[in-house]
Amino acid sequence: MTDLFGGHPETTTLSDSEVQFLDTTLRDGEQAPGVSLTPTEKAEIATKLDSAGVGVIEAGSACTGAGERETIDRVTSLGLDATVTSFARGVKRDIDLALDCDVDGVNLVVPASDRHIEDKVETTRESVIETAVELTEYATDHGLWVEVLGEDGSRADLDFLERLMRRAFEAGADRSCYCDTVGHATPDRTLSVVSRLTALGPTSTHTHDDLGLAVTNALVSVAAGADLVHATINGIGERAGNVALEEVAIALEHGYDVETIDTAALYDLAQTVAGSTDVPLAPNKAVVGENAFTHESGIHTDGTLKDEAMYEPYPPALVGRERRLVLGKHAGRAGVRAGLDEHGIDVTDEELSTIVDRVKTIGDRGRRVTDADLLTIAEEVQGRDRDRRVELLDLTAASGGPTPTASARLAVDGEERVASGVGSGPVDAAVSAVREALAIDATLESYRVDAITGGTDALVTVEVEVSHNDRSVTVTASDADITRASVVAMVDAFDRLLSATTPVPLAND
Ligand SMILES: CC(=O)SCCNC(=O)CCNC(=O)[C@H](O)C(C)(C)COP(=O)(O)OP(=O)(O)OC[C@H]1O[C@@H](n2cnc3c(N)ncnc32)[C@H](O)[C@@H]1OP(=O)(O)O
Ligand SMILES: CC(C)C(=O)C(=O)O
Repeated sequence: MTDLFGGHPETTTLSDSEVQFLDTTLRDGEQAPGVSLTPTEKAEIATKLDSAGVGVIEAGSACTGAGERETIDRVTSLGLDATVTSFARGVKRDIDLALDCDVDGVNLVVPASDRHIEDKVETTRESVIETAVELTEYATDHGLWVEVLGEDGSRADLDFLERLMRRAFEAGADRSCYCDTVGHATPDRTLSVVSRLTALGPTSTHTHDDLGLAVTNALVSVAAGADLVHATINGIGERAGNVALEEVAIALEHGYDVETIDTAALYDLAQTVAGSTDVPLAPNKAVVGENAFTHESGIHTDGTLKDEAMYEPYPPALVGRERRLVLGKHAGRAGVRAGLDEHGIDVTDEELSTIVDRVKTIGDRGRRVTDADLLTIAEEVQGRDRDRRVELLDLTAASGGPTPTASARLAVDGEERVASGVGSGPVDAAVSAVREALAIDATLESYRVDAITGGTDALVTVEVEVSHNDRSVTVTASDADITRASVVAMVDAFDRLLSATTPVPLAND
């Protein structure tokens, strides 16, 4: 790879950089509207960040309140290798509250632009410098690692910002941080500001994505000598978010051979954070989005089957993922044949052409083509009857009481089985009932719900992916009742996964 920034008078060679992350998912990430993490959720995320090799974890803002301090306490009591810090305003009490949580360090934030100094904190440049010096000395005297952040630094007067950080270093600060608080900086502005700061001492960079430039500005900062990148998992954070840790990590590793963390941990981290925050991942999100390693169009699928690297910048395993080939409107013969091969189905060239046409017809209706669709088409085209082994006869689910319960009546190889289950909701209870009736050692890999029409009577489509031994199938089912759609899809998936001869055990067999 060429080094984009190498040779520019204000840059170091990016590929020689040593870079670490400060993860702020638990602080700035949690500032995304509606997000609030419990102590257990913060502890789980922090533990995963630590084992992936993140150097500094900003666990929260101790000044926020008692609940937040409990979450920070949980993280500091984990005994992680990472340095665990708390955000603190330029206020002594904020540092005392952080000390109460037993953190290793503070991210001491003082206003840097005149807008923040005069109109928000209502003070003066000189007083900001005095406060930064006094509180840096106070925090270091209490044994804390101190990073001084100039909020809105990208809109600050550069001479003032430089003077502020020089005084902070003289007072004992461990590092300064360049803050593009409103994500407004261009890469050239970032380069000139960060270069001035790195000349003073160790410098971090904190970029936001309001202009879609967060990753670029983080990379430019590193090229200008910054060695600690503030980032959040999935890029969650204020407004358009912070720079996404996974994007910077992979850009550095793939583009410049700069290793930061164990990138294979990224997908699991992304799922954990999406699950705890309820901020879903866009399918086309770089690195961790569902489609990042999924290929549908025929030309891409054919190319990928010939050479896995044909349409991917790096192997999915590098970020803890697997490649998926799916079928739809844009499918071609190679992809359809590969899909059939996976289920051990041989077809003639002529049958394949008919199957491809039928796949495209489903795709034209705007639908994903599942494994169950493909298998049904192949059965019809080849004139084979499918002997169903499992059928849903009846389903009841109740969710009004304290424990949602359900019972399912199934026909298994012509014999009736009735089982009941409990769960966190009616769908969970109904799926437990089915699992009780068919104790197949299968894993629910994914579960998706789409409302097809608006309104409370909407028809919903449930798509499940279930795997058993080395096979997996995707199946969809639509119904106005989400519980019924879920169970029909699950039963169909189990039926597809059972070989003709395997006995179907009961859970208590
Ligand atoms: C860019 C960022 O991400 S900044 C971090 C944002 N994080 C947070 O806001 C954490 C959650 N915040 C909170 O829980 C509350 O805002 C608290 C507890 C911190 C403060 O609550 P309140 O005392 O009610 O103040 P309020 O939220 O209304 O206003 C913020 C105060 O902090 C002051 N402040 C803001 N930044 C700084 C700073 N860097 N240094 C010192 N004071 C600051 C403001 O001037 C204002 O003070 P004022 O009340 O004297 O005018
Ligand atoms: C407080 C600082 C680091 C911040 O979150 C920002 O500038 O966006």
